[in-house]
Amino acid sequence: MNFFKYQGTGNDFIMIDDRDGNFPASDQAFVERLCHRRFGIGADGLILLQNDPEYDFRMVYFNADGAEGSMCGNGGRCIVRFAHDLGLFEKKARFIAVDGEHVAVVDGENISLKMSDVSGIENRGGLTFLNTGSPHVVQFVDDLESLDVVADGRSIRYSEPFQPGGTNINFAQIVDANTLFVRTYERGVEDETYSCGTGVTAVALVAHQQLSMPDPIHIQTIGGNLSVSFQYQGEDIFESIHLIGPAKRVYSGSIAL
Ligand SMILES: N[C@H](CCC[C@H](N)C(=O)O)C(=O)O
Repeated sequence: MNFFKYQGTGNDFIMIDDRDGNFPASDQAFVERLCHRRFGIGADGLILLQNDPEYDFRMVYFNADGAEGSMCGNGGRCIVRFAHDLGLFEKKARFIAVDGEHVAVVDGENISLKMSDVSGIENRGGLTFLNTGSPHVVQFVDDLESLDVVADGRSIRYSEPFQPGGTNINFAQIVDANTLFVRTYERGVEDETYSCGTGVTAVALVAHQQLSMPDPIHIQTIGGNLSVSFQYQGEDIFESIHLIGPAKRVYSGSIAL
């Protein structure tokens, strides 16, 4: 079985052309093994590109633990690059993912991905929580560099208000009037990743609502820079949300496991 490896701001994915539908998607242990950084290829997640009669393609995303996950923003940008590399569309793609329809545009090295509309930013157990396709807590901190993201993230991820599904946790520090630095603990990977697309989207929306930060908002992550643009409709409703940044093929190979 052939595979490709893609990364978007350091969030890395095994990408499989599954247009024939032969990948054993229900074999969670197999997906987990492929994503393992010692015994497998190594990745934050695995993504299948499948056929869909009404769209350019279908995206099926699995976390590194092998379970099918909710939406992945960086993975969404990577699969758009993959579909473009396969010649499935020229400039604008329309695809279906677990949270519904997405459109995306390729612009040189950047992919602009339209995210699902967001309604509702909650206070859950004293923490700011919202769903941008995946569930996210957003916390602003003063010294992000020295924060223990794994320890602090993990204690929130397994805490009572977010049971049973758990949540991803984003820590953000203000850099300037429209720039933030963000680090994310990702559930399903159960570690800090270099960048999380739905996570930085969540941070940008909260920064607008709570700190009046103007759109577009620029986000620095360990793996590179992203921008988030949106239209705020009032009452915690955000539309026309776009996640913009690079996504690249890293290598291709064949699976011997
Ligand atoms: N890295 C992904 C998020 C994956 C979400 C996943 N960790 C979960 O909620 O289970 C992103 O770029 O949006």
